[in-house]
Amino acid sequence: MERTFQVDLRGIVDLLSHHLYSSPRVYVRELLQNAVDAVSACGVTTATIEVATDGARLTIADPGIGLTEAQVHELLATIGRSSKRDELGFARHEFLGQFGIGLLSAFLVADEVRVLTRCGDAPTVEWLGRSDGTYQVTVAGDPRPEPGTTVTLVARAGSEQWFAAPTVLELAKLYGSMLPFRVLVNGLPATGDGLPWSAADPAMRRADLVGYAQDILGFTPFDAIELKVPGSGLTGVAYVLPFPANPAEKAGHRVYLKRMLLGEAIEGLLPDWGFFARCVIDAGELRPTASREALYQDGQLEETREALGDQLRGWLVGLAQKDPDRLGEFLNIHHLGVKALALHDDEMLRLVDQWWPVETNVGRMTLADFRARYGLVRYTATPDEFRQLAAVAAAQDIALVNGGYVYDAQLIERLPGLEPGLKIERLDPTDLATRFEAVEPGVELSVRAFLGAAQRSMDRLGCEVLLRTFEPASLPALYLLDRSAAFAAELRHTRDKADELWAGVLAAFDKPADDRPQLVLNHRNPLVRRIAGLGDSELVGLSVEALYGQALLLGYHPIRPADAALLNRSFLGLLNQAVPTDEETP
Ligand SMILES: Nc1ncnc2c1ncn2[C@@H]1O[C@H](COP(=O)(O)OP(=O)(O)OP(=O)(O)O)[C@@H](O)[C@H]1O
Repeated sequence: MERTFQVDLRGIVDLLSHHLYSSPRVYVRELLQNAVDAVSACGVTTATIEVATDGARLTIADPGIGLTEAQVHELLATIGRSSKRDELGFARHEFLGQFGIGLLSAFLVADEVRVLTRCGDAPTVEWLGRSDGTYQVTVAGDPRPEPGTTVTLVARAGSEQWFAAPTVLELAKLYGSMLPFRVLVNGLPATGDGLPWSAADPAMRRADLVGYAQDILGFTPFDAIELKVPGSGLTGVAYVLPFPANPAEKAGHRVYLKRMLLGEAIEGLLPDWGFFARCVIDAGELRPTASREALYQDGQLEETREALGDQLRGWLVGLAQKDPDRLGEFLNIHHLGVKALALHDDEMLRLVDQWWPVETNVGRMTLADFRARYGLVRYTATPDEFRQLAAVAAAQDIALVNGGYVYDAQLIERLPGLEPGLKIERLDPTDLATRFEAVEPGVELSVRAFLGAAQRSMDRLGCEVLLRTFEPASLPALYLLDRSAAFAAELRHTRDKADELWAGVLAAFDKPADDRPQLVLNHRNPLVRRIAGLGDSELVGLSVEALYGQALLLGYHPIRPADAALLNRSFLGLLNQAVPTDEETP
C-alpha cells in the first residue's frame, strides 16, 4: 500500500523560518517582495506600498491583487504553494517570489501573522497564522475599503529590535531602494533610486556610476565597464578596482534580482580571474537559492559568467588598442590578475607579451621587445637564479629575463604556442658553468697547493672550490647553487645541528660530492691571481673565505650562522694582516 509522508508542521515552520535564512532581517525583504508581486499582478505601473511600525507592531499594506477566501486556504496555508509559478511549475518572470515559503520568514520575529486581504469585489478575509503551524480564516467584520492586502506582525518578546522604525527603514532601503514602486516606511521614502546605469546620456551615466561607487562601495573606480547579458535579463556595471585585489580572495558582487537586493557580496558571478572587478548588476533571469542569499549555480549562471568574462576581456583589448598608457596604469595595479588569465587565454597572453615590462639583465622591457631584440628568450625560473646569473650573463652578452615573478616563467613557456618557431631556453645557474673555461694545465699544476688550502677552508661549509676563467673579469668569484645542491647543503646544515644518531640517519641521504654548491674562482680576475700566488696558507684561507662571503652576498644567498661567523673571522683576520703591528709602526 502506498503511503504519503507525514509532516510535523512545527518542525517545518521552525526549519524554514529559523534555519533557512542567516538573519531575521530578511523578513522585511520577504514581506516587501510579496507586496511588490501583488501589485505587479494587477498590471499597474505606479503604486505605493506602505509600511508602518511603532516599534512593536508592524503592518505592510499593498494595493495589490489580494486573495479570495479559497486562495487564502490554498496559498497562505499550504507551505510550498505559490501563485507565482506557471502550470508546469516554473517561476513566472514577472514575480520575485517562486518558492511559496517566504511568508514563513515572518515567524523569525513574530509568533502570529495576520493577513487582511481583499481580491476585487470578493469579501475581505482575515487569515491568522501561528508559528505552531495552526491557522484560522474568518470573513472580516471590518472590510477593506479597497482591494489589496495588509500583513500585520506583533514583535515576539526579544525581537523588538527588528521593529524599530530606523531599522525597518534601513532594511527597506537596503533591499528595496531600486524597486520600481514607491515604498514608504512611516511616511519616509525607502525607494526612488533608479538603477545607477539608467541615464540615457553617456556622460551623465558615467557620472552616476562613479558617484554610486563612491557612495555605496567607498572607492573611486579605475574605470566602470557597462555590462549587458540579454539572455539573463542582466544589466549593470563592473567597477575596475583602483587598488590591487588579492587573487585568492573571492570577489563579492552586489546583485539585484528584479531590482530587489539579493546580497552585497555574492560570489560566482565572474570567472575567477576577474578579481580586479566588483560588479553591481540587476538580473531578471538568474535564479536565487531558496534563502535568496546566493545565486543558484546552474547553466544560466555559467553562461552569464562567461559572457561577463568576455566583456571584461573586451574592455582590456580595447584599452590596449586605444589607450596603451592607461593599460600600463591598469597593469601596474592588476598585473597578477591579468597574468593569471593569460595562463589560459591566448589573447591575454598577447596583451601581457606586448604591454607588461619584465625584469631583464638588459633593463626593463616587454617580452615582445625582448624577442624582437634578442630572438631567443633565455630566462631563469626564480629571482635567486636571476640574481646569481644576471651579471655574468650580461658580461657574456647573454640577455636574460627574470622569470621568477609570479606566473612569469609559466607565461614565457606558453609563448611558443602563440608564435610557432619561437625559441625559449630556461637557464639554470649550473648551465653557465659550460661557459667557464678550464685554466691551462700548467697553471692548474702551479696552483695545486693554493687549491688544496682553499678547499680545506671551504670543506666545513660543504662547498667545492673550482678555478676557472670566465667573464666578467671584474667578478672574482661566483657561488653556484642548483636545486639538488641546495638540498644537499640544507641536509648538511641540519646534520651539523642534529644529534649523533639522527646525523647517521641523515648521512644515508647525503648526496655524492658533485652535488655540493660550488665556489668558482675566476682566474681572469687579477686579485684572484694574486691570491693564488700567495705562499702563506693562512692568508689564502682568509682570502678564500672573504671571496666566498662576497659571492654569497652578491647572489642574495641566505647567510647561515656558520657563514656569518666565517665572514667575521675572515674580515678581522684580513684586517689584522693589513694593519701594521706596533713594532712595525715607525
Ligand atoms: N501581499 C500579498 N498579496 C497577495 N498575495 C499574497 C501576498 N503575500 C502572499 N501572497 C500569496 O501567498 C503565496 C505564498 O507566499 P510566500 O511569500 O510564502 O511565497 P512566494 O512569494 O510565492 O514565494 P517565495 O517563497 O519565493 O517568497 C504567494 O504565492 C501569494 O500568492
